[in-house]
Amino acid sequence: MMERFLQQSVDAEEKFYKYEEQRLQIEDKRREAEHTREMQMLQMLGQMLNGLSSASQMTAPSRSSPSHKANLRNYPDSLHLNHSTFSPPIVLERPFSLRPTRPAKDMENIFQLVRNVIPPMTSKKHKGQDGKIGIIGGCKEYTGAPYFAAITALKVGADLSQVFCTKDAATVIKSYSPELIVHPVLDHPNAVSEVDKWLPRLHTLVIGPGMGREDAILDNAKGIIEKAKSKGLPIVIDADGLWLIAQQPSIIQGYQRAVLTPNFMEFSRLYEAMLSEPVETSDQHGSVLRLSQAMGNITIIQKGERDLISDGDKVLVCSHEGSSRRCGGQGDLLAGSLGVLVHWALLAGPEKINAQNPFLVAAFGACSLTRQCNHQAFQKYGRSMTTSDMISEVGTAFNKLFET
Ligand SMILES: NC(=O)C1=CN([C@@H]2O[C@H](COP(=O)(O)OP(=O)(O)OC[C@H]3O[C@@H](n4cnc5c(N)ncnc54)[C@H](OP(=O)(O)O)[C@@H]3O)[C@@H](O)[C@H]2O)[C@@H](O)CC1
Ligand SMILES: Nc1ncnc2c1ncn2[C@@H]1O[C@H](COP(=O)(O)OP(=O)(O)OP(=O)(O)O)[C@@H](O)[C@H]1O
Repeated sequence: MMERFLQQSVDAEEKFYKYEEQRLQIEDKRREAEHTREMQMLQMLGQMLNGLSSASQMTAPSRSSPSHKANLRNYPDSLHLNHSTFSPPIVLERPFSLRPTRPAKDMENIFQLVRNVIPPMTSKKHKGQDGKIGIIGGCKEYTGAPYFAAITALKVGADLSQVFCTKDAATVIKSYSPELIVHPVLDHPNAVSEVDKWLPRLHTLVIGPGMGREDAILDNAKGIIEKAKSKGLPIVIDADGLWLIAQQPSIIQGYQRAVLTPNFMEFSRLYEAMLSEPVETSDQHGSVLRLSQAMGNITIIQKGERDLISDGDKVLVCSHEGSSRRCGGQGDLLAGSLGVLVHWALLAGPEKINAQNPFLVAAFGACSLTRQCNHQAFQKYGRSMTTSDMISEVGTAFNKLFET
């Protein structure tokens, strides 16, 4: 009797997944057709505008070329951001140039793009579809940072969050939360292959929170980045991951599926390593733009009083209201939320984000969310606010910004 029941359950489950696969194939085809239609319209629009204006820089988008179709991880076109072949439609670029002089409307435009990439919640989905995020970090000294990043990823809406840390840190991190999957492998002699086994099951890697700066661990992180790059995995690099990049920029230079999230100190280190001169503090926009270009158009978020985001082409400014409270761990919250939003922005495809750079859209979403959490928590706790208080606000902050 029990066996029959179990068999029936297995059959039902198989049927469900078969049905789900067919449904997803149909949905893929529909999106593909929609995308092609939109690209044709954009091309027509570009031609019309070219006819109307003598401005030679108004080029029609070239993103529908077949080379963009072959992608590494079954994301839509937006994954392949080779700036040498990608000429974004300047007509659509304006709403992205967030400068202090044109705030409100532009802000709304980019918020709308973030809203567009949020995946719908339906009963047809299975665990994992809304995001599986890996955090590389956590050592004896720093167990809070990887926890903050990993739990934020879950609270933003990822289904699974896995931490790859040193042996010392693992039990401590597990004891903070039963929601996290924790692998004590980062100081293992075979750390790179231990993590590599999991990479095909992850959507984004966040590298650095609480990782520490021991040579052996940094070597392992380097090996993990190489593996992730070879699989086309999106990578967010923060904290000690940025220390590593400042020593050896070539590890990530030119990999446009990465986002770097430096604070002021980390930015200065990277800038000096890449441009061999101190940061020009009177020209922050120019500095972030130049660093991104020097890194091969990788998206960079320079965190601070205003978060500056650049892919070497554009500079976005996120000055959403936060607070003057600067407790440690806010950057970890940003990195965890960014891990999820990057995956969603890539998954959504170019039509949902007006063919703009998905990494910019994700970065703007994560910065706004971090600042909104800060603002809400500060309203409640004032000076005693901590990053844990901000994490408790993720759900309501997310709804307020993106789902109302
Ligand atoms: N609970 C945990 O487990 C947490 C663990 N964390 C983990 O700690 C690790 C090291 O990260 P980190 O940020 O302390 O290192 P780094 O960037 O070298 O800064 C060193 C010094 O630079 C300065 N400084 C910093 N920002 C500045 C600014 N905006 N403007 C100006 N100066 C600035 C400041 O110097 P000070 O003012 O103290 O002289 C600061 O002390 C890393 O793994 C991280 O993930 C954190 O995530 C927090 C929560
Ligand atoms: N001066 C500031 N005014 C307002 N908000 C700020 C300021 N500095 C930082 N923030 C906010 O805090 C976020 C994290 O930036 P921060 O410089 O604290 O990162 P971090 O040092 O890497 O953090 P962590 O403590 O996690 O290592 C920024 O994205 C921004 O939202």
